[in-house]
Amino acid sequence: MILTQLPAAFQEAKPIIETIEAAGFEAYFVGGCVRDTILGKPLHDVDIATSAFPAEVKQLFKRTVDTGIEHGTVMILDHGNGYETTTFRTESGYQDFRRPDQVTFVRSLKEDLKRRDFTINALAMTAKGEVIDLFDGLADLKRGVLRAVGVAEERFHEDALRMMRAVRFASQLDFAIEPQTQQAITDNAALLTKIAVERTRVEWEKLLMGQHPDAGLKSLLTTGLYQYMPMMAAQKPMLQQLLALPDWHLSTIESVWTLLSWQMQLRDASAIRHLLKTWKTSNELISHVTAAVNALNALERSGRLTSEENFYTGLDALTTANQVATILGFGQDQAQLAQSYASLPIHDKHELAVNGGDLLKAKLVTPGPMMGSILATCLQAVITGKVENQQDALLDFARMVADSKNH
Ligand SMILES: Nc1ccn([C@@H]2O[C@H](COP(=O)(O)OP(=O)(O)OP(=O)(O)O)[C@@H](O)[C@H]2O)c(=O)n1
Ligand SMILES: [Mg+2]
Repeated sequence: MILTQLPAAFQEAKPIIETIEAAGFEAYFVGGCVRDTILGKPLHDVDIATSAFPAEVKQLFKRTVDTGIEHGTVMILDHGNGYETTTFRTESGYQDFRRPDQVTFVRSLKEDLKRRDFTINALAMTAKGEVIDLFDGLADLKRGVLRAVGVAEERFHEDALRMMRAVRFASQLDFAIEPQTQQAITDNAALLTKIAVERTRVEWEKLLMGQHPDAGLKSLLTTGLYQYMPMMAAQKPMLQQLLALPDWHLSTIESVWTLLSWQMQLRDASAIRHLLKTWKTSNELISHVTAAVNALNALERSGRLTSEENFYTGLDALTTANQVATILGFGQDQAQLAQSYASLPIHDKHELAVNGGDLLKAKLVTPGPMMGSILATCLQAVITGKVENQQDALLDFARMVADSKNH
């Protein structure tokens, strides 16, 4: 197979391969970029594999960065782009089911391709667009099949994360996992616990954001792999419920975790925090999801949000909540939701037209807890439209509040 219309990213990278070839070595595009091009999907990175050893690659280019030199990867910088270029290698050892004990650089493309995970990821392509297909990856791409290269169990022992990658690709590509590959996942699922949570998380998020999450979820359930994902062992009914939801699509990581929290019945801050801490997400994500789940609670309860709920949720988490609410069948019109948020008198407490200093100057309070309490009442009054966000009006209101608190 020769691909004639190569995407721009390949055109830009072509001179890199040609430079390596001119020095007497082999170099190819490899991995996901070849697979995605044949599928007509957009590319996110272009990876190059070469028979040149890292030191030889570095001699050929002016600007390189040692991004993973010990396993053969050098980044070549060219016209503002960076190309990860990895020397053909074989691996051995894998005592920890995560990474090889030893990497050996070799000069043979075939040796390099045969240690890769799936046939559709073991394709290589020359600078001219000729696809090199040593493991029948093209046929599998065409039929929509995920098949491990060689003996599936060996591939999963080399890196147990590949089992998660299989179910993730099933979701992204709507591919079926070939029976022997699926059996090997079923037999080795427990090895997933050897993998760093962060790596498993990335695959789980990609699965749920895929175009066919039902395909990925089905594979997770049939292989039992879900039992070895953090906090998922007892979640079979939850996963089945997800599967039963009519056609859904999640476009952000925030909505992934909001939907999961909701389906797992985790509705308060500490329960959500426990889930997300276990999965080692960022604190920012925890705040976002907590706000979005709060908004979902309100949407489910009353079909709308109060001004204060709008204010404290913020537009980003509101959007997340509404994406999830739509999947669950109680979504609102997004434009209307954004409009009611936009029409709030203020969007941040720092926009309040009085602050503590103003209250002191007007001799309404002395420093202390009373001041915070009065400011909070002012903020609430502005958000709910009771008082205009205007200093004089707020000082009058604050005086009234202070009086009532003093008596
Ligand atoms: N556990 C892994 C990870 C990667 N690879 C190989 O390295 C390539 C590049 O890996 P990566 O970029 O992580 O995955 P992609 O297949 O490119 O998928 P994505 O679209 O997510 O980048 C893969 O195609 C595959 O050949 C592998 O064999 N085993
Ligand atoms: Mg990739």
